[in-house]
Amino acid sequence: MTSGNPYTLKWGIMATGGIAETFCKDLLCSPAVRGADDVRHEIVAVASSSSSKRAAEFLQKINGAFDAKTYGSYSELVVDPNVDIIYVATPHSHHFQNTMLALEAGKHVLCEKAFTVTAAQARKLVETAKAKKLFLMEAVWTRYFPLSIKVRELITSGEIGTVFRTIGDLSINSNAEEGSGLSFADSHRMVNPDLAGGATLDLGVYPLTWVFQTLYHLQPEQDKEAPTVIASSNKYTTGADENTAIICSFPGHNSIGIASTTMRADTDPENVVPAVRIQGSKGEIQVFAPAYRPTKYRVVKRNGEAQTFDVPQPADPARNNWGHGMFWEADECARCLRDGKLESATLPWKESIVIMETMEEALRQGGITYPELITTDVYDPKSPLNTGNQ
Ligand SMILES: NC(=O)C1=CN([C@@H]2O[C@H](COP(=O)(O)OP(=O)(O)OC[C@H]3O[C@@H](n4cnc5c(N)ncnc54)[C@H](OP(=O)(O)O)[C@@H]3O)[C@@H](O)[C@H]2O)C=CC1
Ligand SMILES: O=C1OC[C@@H](O)[C@H](O)[C@H]1O
Repeated sequence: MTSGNPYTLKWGIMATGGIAETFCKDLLCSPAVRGADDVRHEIVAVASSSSSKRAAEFLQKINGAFDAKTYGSYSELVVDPNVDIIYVATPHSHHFQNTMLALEAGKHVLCEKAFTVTAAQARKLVETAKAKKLFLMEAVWTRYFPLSIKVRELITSGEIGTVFRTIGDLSINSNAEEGSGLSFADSHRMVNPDLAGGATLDLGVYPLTWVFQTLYHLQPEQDKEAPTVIASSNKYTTGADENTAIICSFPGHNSIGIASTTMRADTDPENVVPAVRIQGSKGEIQVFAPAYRPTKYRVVKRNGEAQTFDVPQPADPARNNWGHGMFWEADECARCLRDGKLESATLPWKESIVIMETMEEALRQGGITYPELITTDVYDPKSPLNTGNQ
């Protein structure tokens, strides 16, 4: 918090789909509503790979500034001199090429999850950001919630003793009303291998986030230990994974993480069973669904004493009571840039890479493969993933 002028971060939005809309509406919420007076956000440009008309319609939909620029290509957006940072909101398949496009143009980047399709792509993005002295962050918004920060503090302060195990699930019952298929069209990004579809990359990254932020992130820097991974998947008819279970062992720390995801069942249709359990020698912390946007946790002591805590998301009355929780990660970007940091300490580059390595290994064991166009780690500014000509 500060009483001086807030630091203003000027955003360029790459893509106009569902999450871009949600994120932008959060950017436009007043920071005061969440008690932030040190940073603020402006959306100065929006690009759609389909047309500038679509970008203009998007700007209207989010009730953005009338003078924001609207572009019909991603390549125009990344050279806009007024833009500080690009928010990459395309499907996972596109993240590597689109983020490279922005970094090569000298822009800082916040890239949606899953960071990339392969670990090599993640490493290349990090190398590029480092070489060009640019800020880069994977948009795992959940990590920046006050609830996540509190859970990490409780672990660090020894509230539940030594943590031995974290179990997390993010599952969404997406069965079609009729037949044995899922409700997504085969072309939808959730199940389409050409768009890096599948449960692991889209949903599994969240239970893994809980495994990592409780078991890996809090390990002391000098003995950070990446997990050994055992995983199994079932394939959907498209070839993408419809469910996956991942066991992450940290033998040097005597801890184990279990992350699961399926598109065939809900984590808990009644939301009475926790989505995440962080278990220690003196008790456990339970986090309630959905694992990506939790607003309730419970601390249960070994003697059975328990307390539940509600952590509602702030909403902006001046923006139709909007507030989704993505503004916390945007604030992190602003603070890092203000303070001259290239990476966020809450989700350092190395950790994003280890998470990508974990998912890559899980997918390998599950026999899930993706096409060369989206797995290559050779940057091509003219890739159809950058030009929109696929
Ligand atoms: N953090 C979170 O809570 C969430 C994150 N996500 C992540 O955000 C990303 C986008 O998801 P979402 O917004 O739901 O997806 P959408 O399908 O709604 O939007 C994706 C956008 O990407 C652009 N795009 C470019 N090429 C393609 C292509 N070949 N096929 C489809 N879209 C293309 C399009 O915008 P245009 O035409 O303007 O270029 C499109 O609108 C994913 O990586 C996903 O994992 C998604 C949901 C929630
Ligand atoms: O990030 C996400 O969180 C919510 C899910 O419904 C969505 O599929 C996923 O992309």
